[in-house]
Amino acid sequence: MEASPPSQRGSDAASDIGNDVFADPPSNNLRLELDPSGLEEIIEYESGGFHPVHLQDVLGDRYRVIHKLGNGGFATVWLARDLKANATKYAALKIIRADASGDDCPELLLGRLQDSEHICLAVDQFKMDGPNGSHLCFVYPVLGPRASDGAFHAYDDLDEILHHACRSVTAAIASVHALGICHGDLRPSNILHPVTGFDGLAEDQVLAILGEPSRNPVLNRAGEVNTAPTAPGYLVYPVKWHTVDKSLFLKTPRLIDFGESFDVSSDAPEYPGTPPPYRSPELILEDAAGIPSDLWALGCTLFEIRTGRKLFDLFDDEDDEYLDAMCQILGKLPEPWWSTTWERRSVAVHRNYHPSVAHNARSLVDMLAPGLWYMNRKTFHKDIPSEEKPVFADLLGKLLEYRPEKRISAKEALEHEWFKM
Ligand SMILES: Nc1ncnc2c1ncn2[C@@H]1O[C@H](COP(=O)(O)OP(=O)(O)OP(=O)(O)O)[C@@H](O)[C@H]1O
Repeated sequence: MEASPPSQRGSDAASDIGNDVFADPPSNNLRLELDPSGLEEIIEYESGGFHPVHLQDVLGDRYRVIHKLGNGGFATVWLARDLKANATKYAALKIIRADASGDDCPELLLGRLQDSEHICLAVDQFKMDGPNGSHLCFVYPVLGPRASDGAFHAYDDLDEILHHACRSVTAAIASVHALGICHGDLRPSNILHPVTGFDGLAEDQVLAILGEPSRNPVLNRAGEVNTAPTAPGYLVYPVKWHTVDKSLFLKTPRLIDFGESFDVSSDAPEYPGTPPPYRSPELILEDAAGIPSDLWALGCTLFEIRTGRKLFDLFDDEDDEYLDAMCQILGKLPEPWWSTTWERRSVAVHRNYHPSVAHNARSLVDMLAPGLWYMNRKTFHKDIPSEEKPVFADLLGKLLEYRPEKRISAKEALEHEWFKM
């Protein structure tokens, strides 16, 4: 799920200080002492928001929290030891915000999916009451780095690994579609490689592998560590997977985050949460989420896994720039979209002259020309074989058809020649 604007519901700091026009934006009067990068927003710890968690808390009478795995707009995710398992076992605990924990929580749709090596299904769930409300908690297998993080870049068979990852994602989305479910938020950050080897280890051994969790103190207005029950005394930085032994990661990634999913026979969400680089034209222009918009996102996702780069990588991440970038690479939009977007399509400004950027690209083959680049930490580059480029571009083009009804299904995509190379 993409972060929604729940912080707008925060207690109003302006009312604390009268009619001061320079009042702070809505706030719960808390702040972080250290760098907030990679952490959930502190404003989300209030009634209806996140459940405050501290390391070593035991949740659901069963799960002891030992590290943080991540956070999103709707949940925080924790590594926990299952205290009731016969042997030492670990799980990922996804704690949903209180105001998203109703019976209509999309994550509950997971019950309809079959167990599969491509999809990460909850193994247990429970409800938990806390100072900010009642929270749904889903218990998942523990997964590791994102499929586009370059975890396997040093491997000789990297091309095959990426091919295999693309096949797994396509198979995952095909099985979701076969049940009449639209995922609604398909993108590389929701595709994770499983991590193995923790079960049977003591907690300190697991932490020796992952690194001790780092804390960022939560301070109140007086600059003291927060003790109010609605927020924790510190936030925890998530595990840094790039520091972990890569031999623990499995090569078949799994699809996560069904928080934007919906049954296609019912109404699609009013505000689909897919972020701009993965939004299909009908999603941008008509808010029309559905299986075809998943297929568009699949095209963008396969490109990103195979190349380490975003297909549409825009400076401002705005729909108008995105529409322009789309037209440059995929050609003119069909009518009426071409005429109705004439004025709003703003020309994307490329400020980056790095060799990983396909300047003046006018086709998907052009976009593949710079090859594979990972740049999040150490720069890594590898060419994509020239015989592969037109075949891959053909598959992408079939998923990135402007007209939703012309896109090939995920099942058909699996039969494409690129998956046989
Ligand atoms: N089973 C898991 N194992 C390990 N890490 C996980 C697992 N599930 C989620 N995470 C981590 O937690 C992050 C947030 O999870 P998720 O995307 O499911 O939550 P969300 O609130 O719906 O997020 P978003 O708003 O980003 O869509 C993920 O990006 C990932 O890094």
